[in-house]
Amino acid sequence: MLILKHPETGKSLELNQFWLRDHCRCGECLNLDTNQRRIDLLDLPSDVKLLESKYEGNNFIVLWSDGHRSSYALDFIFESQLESLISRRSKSSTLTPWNRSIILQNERHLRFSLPQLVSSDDVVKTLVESLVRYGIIFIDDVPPTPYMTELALRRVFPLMKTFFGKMWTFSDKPDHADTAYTKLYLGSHTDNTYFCDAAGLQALHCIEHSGGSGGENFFVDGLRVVHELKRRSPEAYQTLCRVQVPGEYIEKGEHHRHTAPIIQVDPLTEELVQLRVNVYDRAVFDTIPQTEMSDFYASLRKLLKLLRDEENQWTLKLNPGSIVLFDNWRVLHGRHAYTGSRTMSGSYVQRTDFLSKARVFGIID
Ligand SMILES: C[N+](C)(C)CCCC[C@H](N)C(=O)O
Ligand SMILES: O=C(O)CCC(=O)C(=O)O
Repeated sequence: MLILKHPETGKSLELNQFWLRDHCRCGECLNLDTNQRRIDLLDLPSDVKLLESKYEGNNFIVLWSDGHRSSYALDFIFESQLESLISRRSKSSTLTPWNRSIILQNERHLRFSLPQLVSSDDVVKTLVESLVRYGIIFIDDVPPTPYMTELALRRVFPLMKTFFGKMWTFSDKPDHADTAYTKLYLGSHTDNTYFCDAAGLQALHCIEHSGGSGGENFFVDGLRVVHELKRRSPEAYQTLCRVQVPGEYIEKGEHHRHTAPIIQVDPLTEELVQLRVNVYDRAVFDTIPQTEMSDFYASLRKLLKLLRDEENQWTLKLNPGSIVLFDNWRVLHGRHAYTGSRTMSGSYVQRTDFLSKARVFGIID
């Protein structure tokens, strides 16, 4: 180990020498055009040692036993440690967990009009900021067609293709073996619990509803609900973080299944990463012994009760012209049963594309 002392802050740091050699940022070790490493680990001697070193301003200069010379920015070394990662990942300050009354007070931060979005990159950035903070935003003044819905969404994100299509348009026509394609009530859920990688975002645009009533949508902030569950029933929270629950989707030509816990948290910070709740798309539940079932069901019922709590549910009627775009790893959605003719258009966005955009804008780490 090597002890480094920051000449300005006086902070000291213990470093593994191989790690430091591996993190040389010079053009020979790192391809500065592609940001990729150039060196295969096995080509570095496993016992590589520092022969000489000195501080030069804010840099640390090293001569290595393999003959290589490195110059490191001290800030780079100090910021590349676990402690800094943990504090950067504690992104609580960029998130606002909400219930109905909180989101209603903040509704003005959630509305973006398509003409503004088209003419300003700053508006796109503000939209992504709100999406990160609240997990839900609206794009207004969109002509109610699938084509314009697609153009509006593609102004911000690339779209994700699934067996439902890239853009989808659905009504009560049974185009897929799914309750969404009926007029029935759908309780709060997240989509794609049966995919290895559930969609990161989901967009819905009601492009027509005539000759009937109902069909209101509701949204629940899973982040707030998970905090509440952890506070009220820590054991139930732990159970839902631990137990592997399989989700499944079967129709002609498709058979998707994925097994993971309902609540997934960052192992370093314990912050919520993904909520995966869909009581409809559960597969046969065979991942725990019968002796543990009663504890599991009691825990899941606690979560579902919080999700159904009126105070947590934000209900609204989506009207033609407004797209709702929400974080499918955080915010649950549902809809009331309806009558009449109702057509929804929308799309999914991959998680990685959502986060990439947020990073490019400097919103998240
Ligand atoms: C959104 N779209 C209408 C395409 C599909 C709806 C699928 C809902 C499904 N039960 C799931 O959880 O994924
Ligand atoms: O019909 C709706 O408004 C929403 C349907 C739904 O929950 C879904 O597509 O996952």
